[in-house]
Amino acid sequence: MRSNDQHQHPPFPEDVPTCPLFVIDYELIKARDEREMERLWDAGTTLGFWYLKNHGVSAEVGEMFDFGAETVALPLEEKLAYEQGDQGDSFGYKAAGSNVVDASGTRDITQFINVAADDAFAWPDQVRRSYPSSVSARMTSTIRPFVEKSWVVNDTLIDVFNEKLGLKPGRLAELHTKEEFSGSAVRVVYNPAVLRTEAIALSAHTDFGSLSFLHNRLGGLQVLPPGPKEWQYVKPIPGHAICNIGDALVILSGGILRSNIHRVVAPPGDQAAFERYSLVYFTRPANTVVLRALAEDSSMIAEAVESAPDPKRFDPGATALEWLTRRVRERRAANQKVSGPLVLRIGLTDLERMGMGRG
Ligand SMILES: O=C(O)CCC(=O)C(=O)O
Ligand SMILES: [Fe+2]
Repeated sequence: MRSNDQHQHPPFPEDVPTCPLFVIDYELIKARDEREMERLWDAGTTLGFWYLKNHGVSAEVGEMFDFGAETVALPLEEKLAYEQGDQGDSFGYKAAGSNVVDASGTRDITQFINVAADDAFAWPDQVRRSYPSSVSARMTSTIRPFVEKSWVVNDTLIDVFNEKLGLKPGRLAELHTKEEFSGSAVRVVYNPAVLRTEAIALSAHTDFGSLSFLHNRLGGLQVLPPGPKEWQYVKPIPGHAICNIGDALVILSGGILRSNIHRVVAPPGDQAAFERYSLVYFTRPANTVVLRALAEDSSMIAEAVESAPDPKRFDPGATALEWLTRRVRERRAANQKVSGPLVLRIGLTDLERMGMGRG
């Protein structure tokens, strides 16, 4: 069954564990409302996930879902010609079965298409890579407008964190400059409607970059809140994006900002009968940015690093590009070691250590 028309699927069930999130009003953030900025800070430093309303991108989001369906409908042969491959490239098409979802090596059934923000801006030049025909067909009308607006939304939110972290104006913006290539990208994720409720579509992870701007119509996204709690669904709310912080901002802020573990399972209840699309815009630091806590730029960050039990987490010795490449590469099934137990890393933590390796 098709799910691309948001009015054609059953409602999110009321009887599943659901995580309440702050609802942040983007209009108030743009107006620099003190109370709203404080609420955004609370969201970013506690769970690291929040809803964003009044973001002004809804029309483009609808078009992007159509673009996702058009891409999935292309002949497999065409899609495979643009596969990301096993070297850690994050742009292009990802075929079903090319990633593992658990420590037993189970293959995923998720497809996605990632388009580099750099390519959207440079179009019709292809500065990072080439794409299937659905991308060329939609770049000017759909993808570039979505990327441009999403870029501004995420930058505006990152700017609030910049101020609250005691950084000089524009410090985080400098690290996310358009002047240099980055891993920033838009992704449409697709899952067919064949999942058992407990099946994993996207395994437990934290996002690799700085800030993700996510649009869901069907349930299936779950977060594991801090503490020994169970996985909780994030309920999609029409017109509300879901924003979450990624590892790069955790490292740069010395752990003051949080990237929370999440995963995608089958949509709950009657929604499970539907195929699921989701859409994310990932803001990531420029490729050459060295990921290290900005302790010299902020006494708050310096103190956070000093009092952290494991300060080395905030100096992983990698640039943003190296970090992204490594994280993408280690998910690919082809790169799993054939002997010994698999350890699926979840960014700054790892799956086995959390006792979820065979979950
Ligand atoms: O599909 C979703 O709801 C979440 C996708 C996600 O977490 C990701 O692509 O990093
Ligand atoms: Fe994610």
